[in-house]
Amino acid sequence: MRAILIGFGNVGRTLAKILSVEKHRFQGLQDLDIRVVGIFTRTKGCLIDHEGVDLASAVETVERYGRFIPTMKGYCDMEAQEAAQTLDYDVLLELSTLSIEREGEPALSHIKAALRRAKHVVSANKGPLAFAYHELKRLAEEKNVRLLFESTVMDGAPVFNMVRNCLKGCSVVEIDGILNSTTNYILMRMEEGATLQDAIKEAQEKGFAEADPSNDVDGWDAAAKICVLANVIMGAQITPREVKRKGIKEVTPEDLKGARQKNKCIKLVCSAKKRDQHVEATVEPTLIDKEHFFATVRGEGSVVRIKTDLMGPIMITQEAPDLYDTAYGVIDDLLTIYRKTS
Ligand SMILES: NC(=O)C1=CN([C@@H]2O[C@H](COP(=O)(O)OP(=O)(O)OC[C@H]3O[C@@H](n4cnc5c(N)ncnc54)[C@H](OP(=O)(O)O)[C@@H]3O)[C@@H](O)[C@H]2O)C=CC1
Ligand SMILES: N[C@@H](CC=O)C(=O)O
Repeated sequence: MRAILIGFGNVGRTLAKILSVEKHRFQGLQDLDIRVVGIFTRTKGCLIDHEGVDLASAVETVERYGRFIPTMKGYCDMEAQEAAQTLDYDVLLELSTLSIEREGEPALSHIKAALRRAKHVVSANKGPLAFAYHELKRLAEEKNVRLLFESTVMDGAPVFNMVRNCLKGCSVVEIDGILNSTTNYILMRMEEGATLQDAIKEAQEKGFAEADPSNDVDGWDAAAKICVLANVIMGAQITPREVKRKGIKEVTPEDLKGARQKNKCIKLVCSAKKRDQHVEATVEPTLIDKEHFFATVRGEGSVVRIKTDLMGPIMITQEAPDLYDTAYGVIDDLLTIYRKTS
């Protein structure tokens, strides 16, 4: 299977390491035969090699020089959009930056270009799914290709896979959870005495903050995730702009201390509920009892609770995820396509 990678940041490089130098460590990946024929970035250059880009060297070079260098095999200058429209490949991996202001663009156009050419798509980028899921789904169905995006919400934890494969007879009526690692981590570190700015810096160093961390702090990443969930598993038609959203900027150390004195804590909770014919979604800092399960989700952990008409509620939780979990979500989708499973 020939793949092109759009984006070679934290997620792209971790994926590349797993598929190259670290592959021998993972028994379940031994049959996965993926040839990456192109890697595209915004400012670090791009590599095209129809025989397969040397992934180990691509990672090492970016980590050493901060970009690809002209002496590398396949070094070139091509925009991701042109690559999606013209290169020979089987699956496009969309791993570029979340964009709210541009409503998922340019990643949305990369995905549309691939689907129109009947190429499979795997996206870790939630923007295009949050803003245009139904259009993309129709396009994928028309072209008889897969559009998969497990890592858009809770990295590799099986949220979409679980609903698709295990809740076939159920209608989802409500979802809630803690879906943004960065803000959950910041709130924990502020409780421990760190400043907002120091906690953001730590989240950036750990690799889970967005390229623009205000997308985390202001609740946009969480809003995008609740939209992807609501649109995909509840059949909603909402975008992040319609989510009633409040970030954590106004949460003070005093608020956190006051909550603790009442045996509570503050979490950025996302929810989506069916109301007659539509779905209402919110993201807001919420006071939670220490006995509530959500209060036990510490640091960069996440949780989602899914209520259905017939079965449930079901909770999926993720403890201390890292970039391997996100890369795993992409790999799981690749395996679904590669092995032609559901
Ligand atoms: N990090 C995480 O824990 C998780 C991330 N995600 C999502 O995965 C995606 C990638 O995240 P992450 O790797 O951390 O992000 P980074 O900011 O580390 O990397 C983003 C990459 O996308 C590239 N890029 C941006 N715009 C374009 C463009 N127009 N054309 C080509 N390349 C482009 C950047 O290039 P350049 O460096 O040149 O700017 C960079 O290589 C994001 O959408 C994020 O929301 C999902 C789950 C978890
Ligand atoms: N910035 C996001 C990364 C994953 O989507 C987060 O903090 O959860």
